[in-house]
Amino acid sequence: MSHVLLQEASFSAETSGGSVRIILQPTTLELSEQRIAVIGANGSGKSTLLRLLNGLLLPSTGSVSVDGLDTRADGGAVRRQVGFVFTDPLSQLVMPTPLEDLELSLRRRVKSTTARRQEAARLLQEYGLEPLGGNSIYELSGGERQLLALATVLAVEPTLLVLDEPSTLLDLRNTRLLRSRLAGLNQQLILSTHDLELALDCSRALVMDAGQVVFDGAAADAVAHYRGMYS
Ligand SMILES: Nc1ncnc2c1ncn2[C@@H]1O[C@H](COP(=O)(O)OP(=O)(O)OP(=O)(O)O)[C@@H](O)[C@H]1O
Repeated sequence: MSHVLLQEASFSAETSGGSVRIILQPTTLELSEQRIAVIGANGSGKSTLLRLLNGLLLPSTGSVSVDGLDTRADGGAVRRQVGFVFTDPLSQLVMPTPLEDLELSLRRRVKSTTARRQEAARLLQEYGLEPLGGNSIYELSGGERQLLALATVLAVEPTLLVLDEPSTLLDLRNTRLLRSRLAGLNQQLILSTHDLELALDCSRALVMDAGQVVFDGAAADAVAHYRGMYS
């Protein structure tokens, strides 16, 4: 299990008006449970928190580390360990077709090109994407792309998987597929979601509001707290 540590980590950005806005208030957290959800209103800072975990964003103050590797000093090593699934799959699908994208993800792990193609085809089948393997990425639906993005990140076998709203584009059937895939993974998983059922699959959940973690506890308690904020 990975051990993620935020020590007084904050994130600020300059707004288009030229002023500095604190998007994540100084936050200290230890994240070592196997399934952790981050919930909260639009714009509350969930994606910003997640992006700090693999060094996509560096903290403006404080520090973030994964298994003792600092995201600022050891960014490359952190990114090899932490897989990140974006809300918008087109941010991470870089090859023309699903098959080639999976092969790209497998290149470190599977050295033979024949074995790599076979493994990529097996993964396509596992995610129900087999008939689309040779199609253009742009011909896939949003949900198909989201599943493919998950498959490509998992193909790298990260020790920690961070998912930013992984079910936003999925229909009921594929949301169930996603939930069962995630439930079967050995990796530690940290995800942000507006799907409270997905949050309830986790053992711990953080509730964010206006750039702060305002509740941290068992998922059922966190969901109740979040619902209470808007009742
Ligand atoms: N680089 C940036 N510069 C200025 N403002 C930013 C920047 N990044 C994020 N923000 C703002 O910070 C706030 C938090 O954004 P963030 O994407 O972390 O929220 P979120 O909780 O993931 O929202 P959602 O549920 O809508 O995806 C938003 O109001 C956003 O507009």
